[in-house]
Amino acid sequence: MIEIKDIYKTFGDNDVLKGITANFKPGKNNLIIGGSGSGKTTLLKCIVGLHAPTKGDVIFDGENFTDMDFEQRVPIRKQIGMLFQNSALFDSMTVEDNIIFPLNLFSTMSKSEKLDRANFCLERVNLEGKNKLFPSELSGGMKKRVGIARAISMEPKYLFVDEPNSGLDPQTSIVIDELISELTLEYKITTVMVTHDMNSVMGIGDNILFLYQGKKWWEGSNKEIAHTDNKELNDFVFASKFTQAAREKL
Ligand SMILES: Nc1ncnc2c1ncn2[C@@H]1O[C@H](COP(=O)(O)OP(=O)(O)OP(=O)(O)O)[C@@H](O)[C@H]1O
Repeated sequence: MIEIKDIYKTFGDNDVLKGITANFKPGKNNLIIGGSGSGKTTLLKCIVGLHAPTKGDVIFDGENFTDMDFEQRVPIRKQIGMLFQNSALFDSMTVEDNIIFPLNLFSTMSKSEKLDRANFCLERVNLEGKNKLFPSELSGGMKKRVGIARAISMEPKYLFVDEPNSGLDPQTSIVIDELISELTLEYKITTVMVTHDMNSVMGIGDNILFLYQGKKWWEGSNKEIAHTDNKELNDFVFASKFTQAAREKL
């Protein structure tokens, strides 16, 4: 489990996060939602250590990550898989080399073990045989799947995903969501995902945090979100007439 306790983050005079406390559960899709600029990515970066919180603690399975120095964080870092915006693949590397990259950095595997692992991960995301292609030869959805293959290459215990659906059509988005969700369940990963996509919220949102005005404004499941009377959350989730009409039928 990942616990965050009273997280604050301030940039200059901009108080972005104002005391966020939550538990992210293993084997679950924990989603962070909220309006543009509400601090979702900032929170994700505070959790993985890309930002130092101004105040507060991040605890990975009982170990306080915030208190650790760079060296002490390494064992936890090795258990973190990340898929950040635009897949962040290395354009000059093949698909296979992109997936092997974290293994070169963090594992003691032999060359053939790394190749076996890359092939396993590629198969798992339905891209078997695409080893030698370069990112420029892939569609947006394929790039995301390579990003996912790379994120799971180290068999992570924790998976952080920032807007995996950006730039994808609705059907491909659902394929990506389902893949993340399946892997989360299958490997009991604690997945924390920032999303704008309401299909993701409704489809895979086991545990959803809604950020508003720098605070955790609401927390609940995809079943609960449909029936909440939280005004700001309703205004956010059911923003269009179409979604309002759909809600009436839920
Ligand atoms: N490195 C930084 N330096 C200064 N301000 C920052 C930095 N990163 C984020 N911010 C500010 O923090 C606020 C929240 O940004 P963040 O990217 O976390 O929001 P978000 O909810 O993820 O937005 P979006 O949905 O548009 O991606 C914004 O006002 C942004 O300008």
